[in-house]
Amino acid sequence: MTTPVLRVGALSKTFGAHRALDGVDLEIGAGQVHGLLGENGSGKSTLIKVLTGVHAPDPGGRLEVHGRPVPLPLAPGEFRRLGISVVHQDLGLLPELSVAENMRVAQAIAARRAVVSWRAERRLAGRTLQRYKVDVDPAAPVASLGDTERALVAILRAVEELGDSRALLILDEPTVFLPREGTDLLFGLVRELVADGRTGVLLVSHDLHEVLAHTSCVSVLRDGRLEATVDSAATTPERLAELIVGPAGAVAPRSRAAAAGSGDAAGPVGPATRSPRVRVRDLHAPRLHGVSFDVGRGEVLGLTGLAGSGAEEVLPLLYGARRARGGVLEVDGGEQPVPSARPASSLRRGVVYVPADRRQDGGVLEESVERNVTMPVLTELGSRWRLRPRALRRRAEELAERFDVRPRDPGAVFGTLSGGNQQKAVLAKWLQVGPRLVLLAEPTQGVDVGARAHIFGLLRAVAEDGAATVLASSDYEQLATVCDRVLVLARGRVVAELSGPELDPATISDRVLSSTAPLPRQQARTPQTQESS
Ligand SMILES: Nc1ncnc2c1ncn2[C@@H]1O[C@H](COP(=O)(O)OP(=O)(O)OP(=O)(O)O)[C@@H](O)[C@H]1O
Repeated sequence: MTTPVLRVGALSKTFGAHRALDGVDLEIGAGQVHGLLGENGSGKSTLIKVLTGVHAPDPGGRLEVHGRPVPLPLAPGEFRRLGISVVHQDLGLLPELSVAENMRVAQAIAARRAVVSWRAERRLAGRTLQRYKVDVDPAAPVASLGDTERALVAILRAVEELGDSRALLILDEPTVFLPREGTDLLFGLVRELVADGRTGVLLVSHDLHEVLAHTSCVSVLRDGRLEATVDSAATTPERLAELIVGPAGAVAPRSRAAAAGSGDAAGPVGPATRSPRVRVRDLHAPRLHGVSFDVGRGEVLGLTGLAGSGAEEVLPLLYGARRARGGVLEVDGGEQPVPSARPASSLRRGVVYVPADRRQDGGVLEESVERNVTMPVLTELGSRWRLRPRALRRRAEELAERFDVRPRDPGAVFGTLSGGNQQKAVLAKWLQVGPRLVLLAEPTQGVDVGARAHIFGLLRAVAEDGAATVLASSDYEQLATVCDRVLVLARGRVVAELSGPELDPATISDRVLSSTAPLPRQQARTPQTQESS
């Protein structure tokens, strides 16, 4: 057998009393795409942080790169010299710099030359783009690129950083912001990369189908321990789900129809024939051209579309986090022009918004979980002049329990929570206020398979309490599982409405992919959804 590009042995990492990694042994072969799965908080990011020198592991851990032992902890930046590089979910590109500058800046700095020849650097970047058949202009500013092109550039920048020692490229949930076709391009690039037979890829993801489709083997972490490493071709999503959450809690990904049949908590919220609680009329913004829809009491309405369709714009506009040009939002009969919406006035009207980017918009990283989750109810649980610390702590504990936020320590600093647990805490923060209209963007992005089902159950409970919910997502399976109706947007307009038997992931995907083709006007209109241009 060939020497693995990377091997770790007996790797542990303890934070205070908590063991985030517990004696992990892992091998990644040359030419291999190796999946890494695990529940939120199971230790995946901690492993990456040890491999990139952010965290010093506990004594006794071993690391080998291309068969050579490397002493731990790694010095700052040493991982790059070893031929390890990482693409994080947020991609870490500088939008105001060009593609070439982004791709070559690390090498330019490392070369310690007094003057950097950007012309030469651009040529090198262009060569790499060409070699991997990525059709992007090296001189273009990253800000001008679409999501898929940005992800491809981020991967190629990481490839440049691998240098000659080329060992391991770590992809940490790189596809969560990508449409389907972008994901295919990305994995095409990954296959090209490992075809050199000298590089391995570690792919971290919560998408079991994606992992099985694009890896040769998968390792699963549970509570910091390596649960198993399995051959991707010989396993199923159900088996992986079981390895991730354990046999008792396993929830295989399933469609809405299947869930409805079984009465599963992840099933549909209810029939779509409800009196409208919310009306949106003629919403206009630079990329939206007259979007209108109703949402019933207890209804979950999905919004989806390709990147740039406008589906991702609707929620922040309705909430007032971004400025609309026109439109009216009616909640329980009370009308408000959308351009005058502001977050504070939205909250007073019972409108809450859970954004997709929880790190940027969802919570205060330096504050405790308790501070974060009790923010919207400070006055309710105290008085104007006096906070009631015990009531706040009790509320935070209740929310952590109900929303399964781990660790169950309200005093924990929000930024130290794993990504998925941050997401659950942000949901807890907003869903506790008894909202009338819930605006949710990608609510299960970055959460594990068990937590995903748990969140679906919570959404159902909120809907059963009578809230109207609008869920913007590009996760078709999620839309099919949770929504009563789904609207497809293209070029800033609603072009289709799906309900009943059409609510399955394949049909939604078809409609979204065909949405770029011009539609006859009648087809673009639906009984409950009108558009005006
Ligand atoms: N700096 C830190 N201080 C204290 N605890 C931490 C710190 N970083 C991580 N942890 C804890 O270590 C555990 C593992 O977290 P980690 O971020 O590695 O999980 P993960 O598998 O990446 O989860 P996710 O899928 O949600 O991103 C969690 O319980 C987390 O709260």
